Amino acid sequence: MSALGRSSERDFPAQPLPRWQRAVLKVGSSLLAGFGDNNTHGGLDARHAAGLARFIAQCHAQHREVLLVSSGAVAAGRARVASGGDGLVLRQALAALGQASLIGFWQQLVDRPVAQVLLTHDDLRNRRRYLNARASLRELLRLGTLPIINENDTVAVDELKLGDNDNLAAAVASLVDADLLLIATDIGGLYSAHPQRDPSARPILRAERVTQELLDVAGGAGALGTGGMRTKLEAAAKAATAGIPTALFCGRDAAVVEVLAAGQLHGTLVQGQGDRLRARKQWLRHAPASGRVQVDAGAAEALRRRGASLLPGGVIGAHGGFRRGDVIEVVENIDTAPCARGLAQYSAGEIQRIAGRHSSDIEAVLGFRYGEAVIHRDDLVVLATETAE
Ligand SMILES: Nc1ncnc2c1ncn2[C@@H]1O[C@H](COP(=O)(O)OP(=O)(O)O)[C@@H](O)[C@H]1O
Ligand SMILES: N[C@@H](CCC(=O)OP(=O)(O)O)C(=O)O
Repeated sequence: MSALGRSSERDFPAQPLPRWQRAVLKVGSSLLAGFGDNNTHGGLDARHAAGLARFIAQCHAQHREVLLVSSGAVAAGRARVASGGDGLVLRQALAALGQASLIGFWQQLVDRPVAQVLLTHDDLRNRRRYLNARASLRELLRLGTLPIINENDTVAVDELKLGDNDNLAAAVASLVDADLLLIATDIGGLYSAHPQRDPSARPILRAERVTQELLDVAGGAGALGTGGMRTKLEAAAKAATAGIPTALFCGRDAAVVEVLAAGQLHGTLVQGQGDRLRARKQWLRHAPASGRVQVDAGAAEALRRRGASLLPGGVIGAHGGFRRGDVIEVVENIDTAPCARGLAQYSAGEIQRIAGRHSSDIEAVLGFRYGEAVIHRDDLVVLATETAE
């Protein structure tokens, strides 16, 4: 039974989770903030987080990738100075005070190194910062770490006032091309009315899309959270437009969390619209190109046959003054039709300098490195054969 006297398992019978390989898991303050008894360490309580950490470990054992968006910094900060106030500046200071405890808290629960990533919505609007965040997060996954993302509350004035980690989690899901957004909260899922106020509220198991009608039934936050069900639905709507489905479930219910890794959801599933990868590849196919890279036959073959990333070793040269993040064409001969298109991870000038070199030399040559590829395979569409995509 949940704290609200409703049973998530009974209200939300199991349904299959969509197949996924990379997911963003959002954990709200309502699951982490101390519950006013002796189990609290630095304002955070592991009783629900431990089950979620086990779920993450199960996912890793299944060779799946998870990124965690965790709230709880303000709650942890509050415990350190025992302040009951609630102004914006105080919350920003509390977030700074509590963020280190929040990361330390998760590190004690998970079996691999955790990495702290603080983002603002501004970072995701600025194309260069967006690409940097994306490259860092991918690299953190490649290194086998658990990235833990939170909003950079101390500098995000508007974001802390208006924003919430639900929307941030949707933005991160789309940033890293996740194929599932999981939102763990303190209630079984979406109900047809505010469940604490209306005893006739019915569980909503599935939504094909987030309609205005659904947004209208989703109310505000509980005692500890920010935004309530409304921001969760807004987040689901954002994820859906990127083709990513969202699962809302009760992270307080051990039985619900236990079966999640086996692909069973007791909660609300909001479907993604269309095929995420296809939409992205379709865009790459037609977006105006800012330049070209010429590659050798081996690289062209690797792109075509293996759907590989384009590494600098196979690049012969770069043409056109394109910048990092621009769409470029990949050609084998400078006068022939392109064999692929994709997003450049490096500018034309930078590619010219690393062309023909091994990826491990990038840092020595440029003095920095955005990743091992000139075009990452997720950002690449092969034009000659459909099968390699
Ligand atoms: N229609 C609804 N269905 C379910 N929960 C709702 C609904 N409307 C409002 N809520 C509230 O949303 C809360 C979850 O959001 P929130 O308090 O922000 O938690 P979190 O910290 O997990 O983000 C629930 O506990 C419930 O009080
Ligand atoms: N960034 C803030 C949390 C903001 C937020 O959205 O909270 P919640 O609704 O509990 O996910 C913190 O770490 O306390």
